[in-house]
Amino acid sequence: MEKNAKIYVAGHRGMVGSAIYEKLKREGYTNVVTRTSKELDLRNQGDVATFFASEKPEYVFLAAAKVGGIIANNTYRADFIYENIAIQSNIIHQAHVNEVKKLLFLGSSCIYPKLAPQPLKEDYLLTGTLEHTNEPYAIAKIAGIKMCEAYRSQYGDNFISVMPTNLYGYNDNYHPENSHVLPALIRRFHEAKTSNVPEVVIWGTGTPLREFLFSTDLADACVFLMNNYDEEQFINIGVGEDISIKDLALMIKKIVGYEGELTFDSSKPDGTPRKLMDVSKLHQLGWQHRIGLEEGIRLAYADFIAKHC
Ligand SMILES: NC(=O)C1=CN([C@@H]2O[C@H](COP(=O)(O)OP(=O)(O)OC[C@H]3O[C@@H](n4cnc5c(N)ncnc54)[C@H](OP(=O)(O)O)[C@@H]3O)[C@@H](O)[C@H]2O)C=CC1
Ligand SMILES: C[C@H]1O[C@H](OP(=O)(O)OP(=O)(O)OC[C@H]2O[C@@H](n3cnc4c(=O)[nH]c(N)nc43)[C@H](O)[C@@H]2O)[C@@H](O)[C@@H](O)C1=O
Repeated sequence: MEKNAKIYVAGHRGMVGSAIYEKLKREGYTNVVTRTSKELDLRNQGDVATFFASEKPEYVFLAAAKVGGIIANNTYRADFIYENIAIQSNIIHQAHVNEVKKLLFLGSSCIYPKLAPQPLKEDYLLTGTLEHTNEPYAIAKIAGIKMCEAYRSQYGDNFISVMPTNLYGYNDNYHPENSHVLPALIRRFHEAKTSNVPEVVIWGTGTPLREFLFSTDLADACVFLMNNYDEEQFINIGVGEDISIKDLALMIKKIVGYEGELTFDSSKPDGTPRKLMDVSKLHQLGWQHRIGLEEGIRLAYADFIAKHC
């Protein structure tokens, strides 16, 4: 990307979009275009067409989506499949019509089969049954990958897809039910500490394994791949190490300084037993993450205190 190129960051107020936006500004990109969902509802085909025709962006980071944790995905199943397919179809198609030079689509590690071998290699896509709790979201994300591949194959469009592992960081969603595990537990331990609650409930059995990447590292990888990767094959983004939900909870408890007990609510879903990314392709291209989990949780906790307390 040239420093004065017109770059559209869709979803620039979200956790990922805001990190990409800040990274572009820091790197000296001077012409970044944004719209809030109030200004432009990306589900609306006509409005997206009008926006692309008038703004004519040259590069697009597609970080706008309906996003949430395991309960949100399982509860709002229709919204997750409809909104995501609508947003991504409108943007990808208009990027083609308006001759965008390059588009980066953000998928998710939930595209892989529930019981795929670990670590998850890119070619395990569509080799088995998906996890039920997030199947509608995963199907939408798989449709996004396949759209990028199809537009490349039929029209030669340079549309790439990246599959991030579970993310956390600045501007995360701290909703008590609809958020992902890491922000949910930061909030729950913090509130238990400040209100002297004797125990904190962790959903599920605590045994599932997850991998976590900090938002600014993800943004760094996205800008790196926008500048250095032009292939059809989508690419995993992660750290290559995982941790059980129980150990994650113990780490957050220590960082927050909560001294009560943990209990596990096995009436809540565990989801996929393990999601560990194979990041060898990304490492071969020369990109590695910088922020470790403990450091990242400290940064996220400070951001939570600054914005929500
Ligand atoms: N969070 C995670 O753990 C992971 C996220 N990802 C992917 O990264 C991407 C970004 O996720 P994340 O930053 O966490 O999500 P957020 O919920 O933090 O942000 C999503 C953004 O999308 C925008 N948006 C949603 N609906 C619409 C709409 N109808 N019209 C216009 N804009 C809309 C919102 O805009 P506004 O603020 O203006 O309302 C919001 O800023 C998604 O594709 C997600 O699937 C992948 C793996 C893990
Ligand atoms: C990014 C990814 O995110 C989702 O999939 P998930 O990995 O299952 O994400 P999660 O963060 O919600 O849960 C991880 C694990 O943690 C346990 N857990 C404990 N206590 C809480 C808790 O308080 N909140 C939440 N949310 N989970 C909790 C929970 O039971 C589960 O075992 C999908 O949106 C999917 O589509 C997707 O892409």
